[in-house]
Amino acid sequence: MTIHSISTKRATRSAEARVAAQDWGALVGDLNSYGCAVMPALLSPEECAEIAALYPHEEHFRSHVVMARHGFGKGEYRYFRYPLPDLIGGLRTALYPRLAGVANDWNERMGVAQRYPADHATFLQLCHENFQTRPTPLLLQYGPGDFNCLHQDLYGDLAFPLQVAILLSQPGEDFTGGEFVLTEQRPRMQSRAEVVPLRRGDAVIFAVHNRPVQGTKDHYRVNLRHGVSRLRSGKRHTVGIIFHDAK
Ligand SMILES: O=C(O)CCC(=O)C(=O)O
Ligand SMILES: [Fe+2]
Repeated sequence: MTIHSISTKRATRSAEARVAAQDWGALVGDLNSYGCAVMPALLSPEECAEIAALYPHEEHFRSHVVMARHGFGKGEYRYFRYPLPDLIGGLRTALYPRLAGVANDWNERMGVAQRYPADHATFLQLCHENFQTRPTPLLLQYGPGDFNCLHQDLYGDLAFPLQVAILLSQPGEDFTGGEFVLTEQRPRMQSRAEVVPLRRGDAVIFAVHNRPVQGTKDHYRVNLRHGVSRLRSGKRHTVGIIFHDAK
């Protein structure tokens, strides 16, 4: 078998097919109940290793952020350049239509006027008209003692309300600690924390900033932040897929 036919065969498990194979009823249920949901085994261990191995190769990236320099935490990340690696670009395109339905439903329940088009290309056009033209998908790298402070990935006025992070390293083998965490600030109430258990290749879908919660009378709006707890040992890589582009 030639190298070409191997990669063609691998490409047949397309982003579209692996997104379609997820249990969307359960995912949407979890997003509505908790503001996050896990897609198990979205990437194979080999694919995780291949993406993590891109990190030192600067030609794939438009910028490099050392988190400690900005007070964002400790660790580093790089934003991909366009064109994105096939698998990451493919997942961004394939995931978007599933999530746009949730996003539009959330906005309706929160009384927010913005509606999102059904396909990602049309949404990116809106971003570009709004002068948000720079790609936001990123590759993150953490070592011992590193962490990612609670934050929201907003890069301009136009923001798609859901995003995805894929864990590329194996907890307990490649690293310890380094849990993905979410906090949810409820109006006039104490905050709720959620730790999302992930294995290598799993992806978490989560709310970028706001989501509706069903109250006793109507819906109220909660404010979410996400981050990563301190790595106790080892090395951890993740890829983040944000659907809006940046100013
Ligand atoms: O490393 C992580 O799990 C979180 C990365 C992150 O903040 C993101 O993808 O937006
Ligand atoms: Fe983030």
